[in-house]
Amino acid sequence: MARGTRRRGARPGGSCGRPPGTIGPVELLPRPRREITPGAVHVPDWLGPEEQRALVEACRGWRGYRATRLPGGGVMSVRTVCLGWQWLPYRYSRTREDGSPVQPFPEWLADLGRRALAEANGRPADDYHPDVALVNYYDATAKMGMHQDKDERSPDPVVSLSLGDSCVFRFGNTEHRNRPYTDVELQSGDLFVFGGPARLAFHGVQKTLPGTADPALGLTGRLNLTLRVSGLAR
Ligand SMILES: O=C(O)CCC(=O)C(=O)O
Ligand SMILES: [Fe+2]
Repeated sequence: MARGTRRRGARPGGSCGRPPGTIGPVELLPRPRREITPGAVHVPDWLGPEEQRALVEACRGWRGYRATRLPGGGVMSVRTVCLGWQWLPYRYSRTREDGSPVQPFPEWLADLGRRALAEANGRPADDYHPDVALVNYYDATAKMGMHQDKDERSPDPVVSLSLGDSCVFRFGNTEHRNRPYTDVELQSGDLFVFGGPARLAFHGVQKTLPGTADPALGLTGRLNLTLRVSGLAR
């Protein structure tokens, strides 16, 4: 069976008490690539199992996942590590909150970002040079409120890669946090790109779907990487 035609963890044929050999309608639902709004593209199953595993390993290697404190006194429920530049709400800094240096943004990740953007846009993306990544870890209860990614000074697209548990990703409009929006299930290996007229759209993670990750990935919870172009000079 081709990748993406059934849910992670679902057995081909005969789960949920159905007779062997029958496949439930949920497992058969195809997940086609889809433009959610102009400039926002969801590409299901873009990363295969091996690439997902390698990216999870890379995420394990980065040190210092922390819950970000917001100026209003709140603390985010996701734990984040930044590469290239440190995102401090609401700006980018060369150093982390404790003054320590930010881990470098690796060239292989920029290459992956160019490949991702080329896939989403259907044309080469050689002029895309992401220099920031926010790597977010979601445990079973973490979520992220509706927000815009607007601390970058470049209009270049955001490339988002998801690993592990699925989530309900809400993608909205550029005006406000409310409707119209579309809820998209992001699964492990999915690519989501937002650029052009969708670059400043509000978006957020309503919830994760604990236990939906393929156990073979060896990840409890969800990781999301967003690659961005800071527009800042080093
Ligand atoms: O986890 C996600 O899918 C989205 C993350 C996000 O919006 C962000 O880091 O700004
Ligand atoms: Fe965001």
